[in-house]
Amino acid sequence: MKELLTLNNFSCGYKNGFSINGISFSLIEGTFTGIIGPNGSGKTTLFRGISGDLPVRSGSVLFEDRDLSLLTLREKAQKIAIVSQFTETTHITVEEYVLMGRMPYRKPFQFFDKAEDIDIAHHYMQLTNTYRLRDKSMAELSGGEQQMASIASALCQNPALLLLDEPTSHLDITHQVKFMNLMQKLNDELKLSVIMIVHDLTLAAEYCDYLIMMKNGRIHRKGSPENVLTYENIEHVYDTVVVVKINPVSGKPVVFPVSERRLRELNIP
Ligand SMILES: Nc1ncnc2c1ncn2[C@@H]1O[C@H](COP(=O)(O)OP(=O)(O)OP(=O)(O)O)[C@@H](O)[C@H]1O
Repeated sequence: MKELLTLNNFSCGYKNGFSINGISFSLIEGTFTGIIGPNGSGKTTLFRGISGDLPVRSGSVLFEDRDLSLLTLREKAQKIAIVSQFTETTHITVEEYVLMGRMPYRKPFQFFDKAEDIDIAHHYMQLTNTYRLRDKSMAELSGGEQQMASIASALCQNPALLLLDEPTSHLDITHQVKFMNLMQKLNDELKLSVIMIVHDLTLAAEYCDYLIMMKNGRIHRKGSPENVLTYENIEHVYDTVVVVKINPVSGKPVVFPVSERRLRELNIP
């Protein structure tokens, strides 16, 4: 099995501000990885470091054994697709927006979409249930629909690695599960590697093979959901009392919050 992405003692950050430091991990092709950690712990900063949006301060990011900073923009866009949190206000149609994902494959002076590009865009729109919205303006869609359209556009890049920044934040439980099942399907069938920032620890445990738990700009723990999502780790990183049980069907950890009132009633400090 091939190593897809390797970070060695990587650091990056903002001018005179927050930085992430000493980040090291290695992902095998086809891994479904979750990045977890409290607000402000550096998850998005890590994504911006991996994508090359923030310059490397020290260490390295290797993609298929090549220094990522040496790849051209076009090469990078054919390897890595990023879906960030956003509220799209552009007035282009969903179909036009999704087709923009084919840009890295356009030839110089190619002004029209090829039939092959349109077929690929329709395929991913159908998979993400956005085909029915194809003639609508992006600005008219709900937050969840926009998220699905941006995933369709990212998939059109035909990437080896998909970076998703809280993709389920606008989705209800049905759509969260549908979305995670779709990612799992793409991961199984296309061997698409996924790195996803997830706030819902139970969802992360259920779907991810590997978890990276951030605290104050550093990795606190990394490994399987069973090893990372212990109540000790969660309480330490999130400073919140939780109960962790095992899902009787999947065998994965499930994280339950406990209210302060209940803790007082039980005399738990
Ligand atoms: N453009 C920026 N310039 C300076 N500081 C920033 C910038 N963006 C984020 N930060 C700071 O970096 C820190 C880490 O932010 P980051 O977005 O990486 O956290 P996060 O773990 O993704 O948080 P959340 O779960 O709330 O999305 C925060 O303290 C934030 O204020």
